[in-house]
Amino acid sequence: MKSIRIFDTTLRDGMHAVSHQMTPEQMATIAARLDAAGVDTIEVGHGDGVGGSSMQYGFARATDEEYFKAVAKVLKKTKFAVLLIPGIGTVEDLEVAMEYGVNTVRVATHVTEADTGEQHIKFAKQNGLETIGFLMMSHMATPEKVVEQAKKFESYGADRINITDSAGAMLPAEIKVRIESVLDAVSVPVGFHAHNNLGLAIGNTLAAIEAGATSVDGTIRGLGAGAGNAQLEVLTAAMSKAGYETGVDFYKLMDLGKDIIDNIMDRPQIISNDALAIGYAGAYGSFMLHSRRAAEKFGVDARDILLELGRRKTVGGQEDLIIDVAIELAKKKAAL
Ligand SMILES: CC[C@H](O)CC(=O)C(=O)O
Ligand SMILES: [Mn+2]
Repeated sequence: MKSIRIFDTTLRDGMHAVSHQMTPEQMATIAARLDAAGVDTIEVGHGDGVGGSSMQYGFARATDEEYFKAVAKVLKKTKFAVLLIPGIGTVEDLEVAMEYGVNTVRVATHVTEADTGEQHIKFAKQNGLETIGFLMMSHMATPEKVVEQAKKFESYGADRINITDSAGAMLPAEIKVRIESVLDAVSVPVGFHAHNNLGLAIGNTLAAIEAGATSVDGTIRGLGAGAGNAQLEVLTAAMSKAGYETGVDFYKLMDLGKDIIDNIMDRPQIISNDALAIGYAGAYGSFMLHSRRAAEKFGVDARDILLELGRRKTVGGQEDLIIDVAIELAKKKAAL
């Protein structure tokens, strides 16, 4: 049986879906149950990673340190990870995380900008952390470009490369070619992170595994940016049927969904019209709630904002453009 490593990102990507408002106590409860269910690694913190709590990305309910402290107390076997987007998070933020026992970092860059992660990867490696290069918005680059960027991560010392479908915009064949091409070119393992904007998160994740990915991400109830991530209890059940070993008790994941996650969700994690617009346009998953708010404020359709953001090939960190686009659309509407 092929063994696949599970990364749960409920306590990081899931934060986008609740406007980063989980409490440290909720995080501790969820982390303890993920640990008891046998999840290999959990990623914790603001949706935009360490240092993300800000006016631009949304203030979290608590500080990074408060979340790390709460989660560190309950973990027994599960590895403790953070996401670091260079420019949002810094090496200093990572040092703080390490004080609380964080032992894995995923350094996340736009798919064409792996070089912005060089110092962070080197720092993490020098300090004994497992270090993963996480290529966001992988649909925006050709397989050749993805390979070039993955090789850069590997040259800085990354232990693993993650292909990330941030916008939930890719079809299974697009995932497969990227993963196979990267695996042909690097000697480190490859993982995959899905979003469900086109309803393909589980299928795409299975396609990624078939293409050779040995780690996959998911969240309980699919809680995450846009239409959410691959729903972990569903994914692990499907993986079990497909003959993959995850080490996870998916009954325990289902119970966690029913007992805790259902009660903290702001809204059902469905493929809403706005989420579908993200997948269709290839816009950034975490732009959804920001676009909804801007649409309401300026009296325009959030889907139009998201389609325009996709057309402009906007990337994470350009949240301020959402307002610009909303104002432009409102002006055009007024001129009609
Ligand atoms: C804003 C960071 C983003 O949520 C990272 C991630 O999970 C993705 O690109 O899908
Ligand atoms: Mn994500």
